[in-house]
Amino acid sequence: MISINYLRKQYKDIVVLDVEHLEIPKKECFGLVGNNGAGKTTLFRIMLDLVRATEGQVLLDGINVAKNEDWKSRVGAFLDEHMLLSYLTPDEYFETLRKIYVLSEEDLKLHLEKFEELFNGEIIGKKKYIRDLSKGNLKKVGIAAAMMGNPEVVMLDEPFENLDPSSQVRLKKLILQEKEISQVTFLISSHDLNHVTEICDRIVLLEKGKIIRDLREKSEMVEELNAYFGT
Ligand SMILES: Nc1ncnc2c1ncn2[C@@H]1O[C@H](COP(=O)(O)OP(=O)(O)OP(=O)(O)O)[C@@H](O)[C@H]1O
Repeated sequence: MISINYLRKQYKDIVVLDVEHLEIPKKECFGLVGNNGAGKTTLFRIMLDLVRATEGQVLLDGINVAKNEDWKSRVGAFLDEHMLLSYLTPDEYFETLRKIYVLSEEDLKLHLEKFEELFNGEIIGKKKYIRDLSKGNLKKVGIAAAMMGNPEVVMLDEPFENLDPSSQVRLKKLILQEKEISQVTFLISSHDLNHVTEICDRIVLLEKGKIIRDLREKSEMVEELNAYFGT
């Protein structure tokens, strides 16, 4: 379970995140939505200890992520391309991660097989550097990397952005499958209201850093979000 308590992030005198309390139980598919600048990425970055909060804490099963490293092997994330090693090919990158996560070659093969449909013959064995991949293919590499090593929690920032329509459908299927089989807790930020309401059990809406809705019913999610965004 992830617990967030009195979390505040301030840049100079501007408060960009102000979350009093948020609990994300295990196995939940948690969606995070909000307009540009609402604080979604900031929240994910603080949860991954990439940015330090001004006040408050994020606990993963009681572990304060800013004070202890033990959570790191249990969390996978892809926020942006800076998280990749762009001078490697995808094959080299996955092989590097395989060694870091101490997986067998067979484990890696099985993992990548799950992504075969999503990769659509464009990623593996192509000898193209990650830095030369299209934005969509780069995202696919990042998502596959985030799910490596059997993480309990996977955080994805805008996973559907830049994916072609068939890839978006394939990714949704993959997330739902993974959620069922591996019981992963997914945290997904997205501007795509249709996708996020379809796959998430719960959606939190951020406005100027504050949680203004916490939606759990599908019909309520669709209605409230369409009303809020005017879609
Ligand atoms: N290093 C920084 N210095 C100053 N302000 C920052 C910094 N990083 C983020 N911010 C501000 O924090 C606010 C929240 O940004 P964040 O990227 O978390 O929003 P977001 O909800 O992810 O937006 P988007 O949908 O556009 O990706 C924005 O106003 C942004 O300008």
